Amino acid sequence: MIQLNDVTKQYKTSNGPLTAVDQVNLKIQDGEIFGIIGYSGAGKSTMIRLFNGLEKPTSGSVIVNGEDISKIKGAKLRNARHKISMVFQHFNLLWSRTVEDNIAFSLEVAGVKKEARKKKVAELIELVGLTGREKAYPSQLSGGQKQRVGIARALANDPEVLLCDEATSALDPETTDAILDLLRSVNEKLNITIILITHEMHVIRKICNRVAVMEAGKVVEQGDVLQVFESPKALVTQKFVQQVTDTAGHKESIQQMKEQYSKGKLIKLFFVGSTTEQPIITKLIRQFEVEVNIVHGNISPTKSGPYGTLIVQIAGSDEEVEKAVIYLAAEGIKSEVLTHE
Ligand SMILES: Nc1ncnc2c1ncn2[C@@H]1O[C@H](COP(=O)(O)OP(=O)(O)OP(=O)(O)O)[C@@H](O)[C@H]1O
Repeated sequence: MIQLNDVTKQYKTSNGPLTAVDQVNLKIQDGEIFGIIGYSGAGKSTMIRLFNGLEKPTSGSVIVNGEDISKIKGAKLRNARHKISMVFQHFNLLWSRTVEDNIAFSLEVAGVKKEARKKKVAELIELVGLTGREKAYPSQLSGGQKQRVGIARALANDPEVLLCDEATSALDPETTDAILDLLRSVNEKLNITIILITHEMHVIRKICNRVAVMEAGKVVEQGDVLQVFESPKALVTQKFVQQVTDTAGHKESIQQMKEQYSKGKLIKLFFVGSTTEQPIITKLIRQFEVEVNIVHGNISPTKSGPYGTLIVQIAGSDEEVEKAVIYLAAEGIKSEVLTHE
């Protein structure tokens, strides 16, 4: 387990002290995928450097597997660092070495014998899906393949924790998805804890169990991904959630829908977890004298169940429409009325 207790990190700057991480409390359980999201400058990179002991907190403690990483030294610190590995946004590969030699590098440094190295590298190449590319140089690889090398290299010394620093930010959306799938399978197969920092809610939605949202050095919100999606409290969290739920949420498209579907009520329904499996629209039509038109839908899976929004037009007499809206609330479906006659 990794625990941050009241951690503050200040940097000295020519304009005086700058607080990059501000009184943060976090607990990351073994085996989970924990996401830290925030805009540029929120303090994410500083957090990641606190986890692996590259930065020392100005106050508070960073406890990794029961040890205060900012207090231990020498062999103990090296040992603790060994268990925490890192994947970088820009891959940080050795350009003059082939795929297999990049992966073998940290094993060489650790003094692992040639035969054992070869075996380990072959296993890792298979795990990350690079079979056939062993002898290629980084310049001959696509971005996604480079990141696969980065992940294999990070796994070479059997770490317990993988820190991913914007690991997919340099990749296109399709490749991002493939790399996230790989991280998820690594987490499942090796039971490794993954902590990733990102500015993209899509990344959080796709693979994280829990998330912490950072703004100006503070963790302004944290919790299960589904719970945060369902009721984002901080304004910054609401903005992040909109990144993935509101493909139709731009003002213009809502305005367009309002004009196009001017009868009855235009309602946005939020589905979370098990509510997505209910035949709610069928029930509405059967029980009330209303017409329901699906205007826009966007349901996507998260690690703990589906999440999404559906925009529907409910038309009928005022009374029936009202009853339908009350029924939705009673069924636990959160809704937002976008327009009504
Ligand atoms: N070594 C340093 N010395 C002084 N200030 C720093 C240092 N490292 C980071 N900062 C400042 O601390 C704040 C948080 O930076 P940090 O890099 O942790 O944020 P971030 O969320 O990772 O943003 P980005 O994605 O842009 O790196 C910023 O105001 C940054 O300028």
